[in-house]
Parts: sequence; structure tokens; C-alpha cells
Amino acid sequence: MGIRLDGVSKVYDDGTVGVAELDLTFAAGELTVLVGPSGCGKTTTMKMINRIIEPTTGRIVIGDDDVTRADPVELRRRIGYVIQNVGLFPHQTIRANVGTVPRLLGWGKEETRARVDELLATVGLDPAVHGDRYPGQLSGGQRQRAGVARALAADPPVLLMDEPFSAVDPVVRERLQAEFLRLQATVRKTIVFVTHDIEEAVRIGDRIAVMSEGGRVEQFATPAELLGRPANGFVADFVGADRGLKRLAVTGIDAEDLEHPPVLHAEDGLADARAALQRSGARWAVVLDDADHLHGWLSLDRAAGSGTVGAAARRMEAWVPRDASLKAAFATMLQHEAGWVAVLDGDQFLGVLTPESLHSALRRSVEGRVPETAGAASA
Ligand SMILES: Nc1ncnc2c1ncn2[C@@H]1O[C@H](COP(=O)(O)OP(=O)(O)OP(=O)(O)O)[C@@H](O)[C@H]1O
Repeated sequence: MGIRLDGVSKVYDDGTVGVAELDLTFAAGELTVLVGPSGCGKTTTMKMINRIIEPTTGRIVIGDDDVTRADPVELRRRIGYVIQNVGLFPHQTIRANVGTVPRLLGWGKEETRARVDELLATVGLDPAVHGDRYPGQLSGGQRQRAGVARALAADPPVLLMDEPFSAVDPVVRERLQAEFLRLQATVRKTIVFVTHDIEEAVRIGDRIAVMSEGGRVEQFATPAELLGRPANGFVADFVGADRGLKRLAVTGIDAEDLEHPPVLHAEDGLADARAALQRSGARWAVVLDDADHLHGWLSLDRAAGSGTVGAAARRMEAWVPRDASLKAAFATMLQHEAGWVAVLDGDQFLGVLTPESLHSALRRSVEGRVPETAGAASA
């Protein structure tokens, strides 16, 4: 269920224009991030969707429903809402908190409890351990997970998230973001997500609206487009001078980037391997096992004597899946102190990235030809 804002404005009682004449469409099943400097109207825009703030002009359509004049209380039951510091009721257990909307909708006790426990498990909380605790007895990250579970309880098609991960430390925050993306890949809600953090925006957004004062949309684009081709000076400043580096996380590996060293099989004899290496002029070869899975590598100087390639080869653990980002490939190379990383499709070997091929991929990434990663999650 998509969301459409048509000429939506909010003028506050004191005359402040929070948002002026905004047209914006949030695609069904996508996570759209509203990002921009403080006071630009992100929160105002989001809160008009569930009518916590009443728009002054314009129309808001969810799916096929014009909800501009819908009953706000009824509307909010169809829209999940996650906020910073969660807003859990402190005197209710986690189970009671997560069951709030199902209870309001009149679900039965058993049904509600089953749904609540299933959701707690989905967001990584053990119902038996955490279900009967009070919010004050959970960590910040656990409270945030409970907040997400509560917002999803009645399976609403739309989720609004207002800086949901900003109250926890950076490490927990990254973990929550990754968990949340995995969850979104299965539930596919239409999500409007507010943040002022561009790093968070490019990590989690399918699409990003960069806003300036008065709710003006300066650019509406995918993370890779935004970082590769900022529409104007405002966006370029906002995404930062290191946008080339940020872009690594959202740029995928292109088949053209791969190098193809000679391939040997573990059961081959060393004499044949040596001959093959000398014929190709290469200094080393990739070694695959009998199922064509990555085994390791063999350098020319180890291809001496008799015996099999498998026995002489060095094992190699540095590999990335083909939908990995360039950033992940680079990090893997550094972590293993390796001169190359293998790129695999499932178990199948596709080719390798070396420092040279990675470098040209980086240049391509920064210059703007972009095969995007399947999801920024793999960053
Ligand atoms: N109740 C209000 N009365 C008057 N002005 C308001 C009110 N609420 C917000 N504003 C103003 O509307 C503008 C947009 O505010 P909004 O909260 O939407 O910004 P934001 O982008 O979410 O900012 P932040 O990142 O700081 O939360 C700001 O200039 C703000 O001062």
C-alpha cells in the first residue's frame, strides 16, 4: 500500500510554515527515508500521515483511501508507529505493551498472546525471558526491539519510524538497523523513516528524500544515485565530502570488475599444474575442489615436485558473495591481509577481485556508473 502526499502544507498557529506544498509518493513495500537538517519539516511530514499533526492544506492518500478526513484514531490502528525512546507504557509488561493494538481491535486473549510471542521472537526477544518484564528492566536496544514488535502487532501495511534507533549507542544501532532490514525483507511494509543521519539513510533506505527548510524536497533518489549524482549544492553538502567512500557501501560488484586467474583442481597433478601456469604466464592460480568450490590458491613457486595441487595449495578464506558491496569486498581483503578475494555465487566460483580491479571498481563507483547492491544490508 503506497502513500501519496498531494500539495500538503502545515502552517502552525504562530505562522511558522513547517511544510509547504509538498508532493511526495512513498512506494508500497519500500523503505523511504526523510533526511535533512534540524527543523526542515521531516517530523511534521511524517506526523501528518497518521494525523498526529493535522495538515493545513492538501490530500493524503494511503492505498486507494483518501485519509485526509479519516477518523484519526481509527487511522492510527492501521499505521504502526515507532519513535525514539520507544514510548512503551512503563507500568505494563512487554507482552501487554506489544499487545496494545490487537487488544484495542478486540482480538481474543489466546490469539493476542500467540501473536505477541511470535513477534517478540521475530525481533530477537525471548518471550519466556523478556515477556513479563517491565520496560525499565530491558536494555535500550531491547526496548527498541519491543517498540518495533508493538508497531507490527496488528500487521499494519504502513509503518512510520521517527529516529527509532537514535537513542542507542552506535554499535547497538548498527545491529538494530541490520536486524530491522532483515525483518523488512520478509514483512515488506511501506515505511516512512525519519532521521537526520545521512549514514543511516544510505544504509537502510530504498529511496531517500533530502529535505531543506519548509519541507522542500531537494532530491528524491536511491542511495547510490544520491551519493553519485547529488542534484545540487545543498544535497552535495549534506551528503558530505566523503560521499565517494560512503558510496562503496551501496555499490555492488560488477561482472566486469572480476579478474580470471587460471583455475586448477585440487586433484590435478603438480607437474600439469606447473605447465598450465607457465603456459598462461600467471604467477598463481585459484584452486577449486572436485565440487568446484573454493579450496585455495597455488603460487608458481609452490608448484614444484610431485603430488597433487590440493596438497601443495594454500587454503583461502577470503571470499564475498556476488551481491556484496565493494565496501564488504575491501573489508574482507583487509581482514584476511589477502592479495585477492574470491567472488562466489552460492558455492560457485565466479572470479576474483584484486587491489587493481578493486581500484578501478572504486573509480567507477565514484564516477557514477552504478550496479547497486541487492540491498544496502549486505554492506
Ligand atoms: N507546534 C509548533 N508550533 C510552531 N512551529 C512548529 C511546531 N512544531 C514544529 N514547528 C516548526 O516547524 C518546522 C519544522 O519542524 P519539524 O519538527 O518538522 O522539523 P524536523 O525536520 O523534524 O527537525 P528535527 O530534525 O530537529 O526534529 C521548524 O521550524 C519547527 O520550529
